[in-house]
Amino acid sequence: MRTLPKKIAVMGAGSWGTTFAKVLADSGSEAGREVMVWARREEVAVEINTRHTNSRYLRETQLPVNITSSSDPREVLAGAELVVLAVPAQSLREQLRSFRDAIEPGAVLISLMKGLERDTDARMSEVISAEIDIEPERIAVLSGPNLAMEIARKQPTASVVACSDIETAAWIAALCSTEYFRPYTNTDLIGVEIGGIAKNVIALAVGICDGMGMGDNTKSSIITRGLAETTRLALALGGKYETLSGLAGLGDLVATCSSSLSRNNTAGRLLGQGLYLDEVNDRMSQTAEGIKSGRAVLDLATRNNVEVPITEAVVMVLEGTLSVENMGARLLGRELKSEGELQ
Ligand SMILES: NC(=O)c1ccc[n+]([C@@H]2O[C@H](COP(=O)([O-])OP(=O)(O)OC[C@H]3O[C@@H](n4cnc5c(N)ncnc54)[C@H](O)[C@@H]3O)[C@@H](O)[C@H]2O)c1
Ligand SMILES: O=P(O)(O)OC[C@H](O)CO
Repeated sequence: MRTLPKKIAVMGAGSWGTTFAKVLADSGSEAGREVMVWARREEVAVEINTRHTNSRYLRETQLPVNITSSSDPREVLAGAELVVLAVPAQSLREQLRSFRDAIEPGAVLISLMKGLERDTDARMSEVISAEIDIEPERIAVLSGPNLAMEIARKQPTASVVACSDIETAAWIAALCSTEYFRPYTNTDLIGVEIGGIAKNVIALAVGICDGMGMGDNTKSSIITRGLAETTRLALALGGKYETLSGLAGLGDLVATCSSSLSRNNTAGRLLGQGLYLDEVNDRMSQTAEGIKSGRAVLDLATRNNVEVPITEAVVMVLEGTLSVENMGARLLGRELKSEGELQ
């Protein structure tokens, strides 16, 4: 069993990176733990170190004293036994190439990201194992109903740490357990990752319904059938049914689809109100992974002969081949089938 680390590196100073750094710092404050955050921009590192910031988000997060920051990845990674990856999914591969020489031998890497890489359709854990010389037991994933702002405000939240090695998952869970954050362990990396990726696309669909003024029946139908197609995809890839009915599946889907804090839900709402994708992207200051990952989810499902009609409709809207007005007719006009069919 690993001992508790003195230093943890968090690579990415966006909403979730800084908030999860706070969780780790709060969890390890009595043990004298140092949490160091890598910020891509030097001015963000300075804002974190001085706590002088115009960012409402960073002010609300109230970073504990044992968090520091640097824009130099070598400084951040030196001596860190746990490396937390919290950059946009499409940038992970490139970032790992700039980090890898500085990652300590034996360090455990955990992905906080909920995206699929475009063109390769790779999950983040697959990108990590392709880019870093690392055993599967040192790759983990964190996912669940984890809207960063709520956690920054210390509102009670549960989550899932997944790793093929249950002891490593338990080690990480112990490192991020606080009075407001409760991590469960799981060995089903595939199910946990697919739940987190697919729910962003389903949240776009629910947001579209919201933007078009649809009611709760419509949104509940999308959420439930969205879970059905996510479960089909996860099972086809080797994930477990129970994972998708847990926090990283149903839990995250419900949180993301029902919250105005969700960037994916917000982006969908803007599409439903009639904005073009370019206009939506211009309005989003943070990462809405579903916009970039939707096509990859659809391609992955198609290659595995899995039907994902809601994802397909969202991708068509994103790519401009289906209007939001015609989305409902397309989904409701499909051949009737039994609810219990998983394939
Ligand atoms: N915010 C949340 O509530 C939340 C919760 C759970 C999971 N996540 C996931 O965590 C990941 C990160 O999300 P976030 O909310 O922290 O995003 P964000 O947009 O707030 O921040 C992303 C960070 O990555 C940095 N970055 C590094 N390389 C980059 C590049 N090439 N292009 C753009 N930015 C780059 C940015 O500077 C920024 O600090 C996403 O996959 C998201 O789905 C977010
Ligand atoms: O803001 P979103 O849509 O990226 O969702 C944030 C988290 O993934 C919710 O669990």
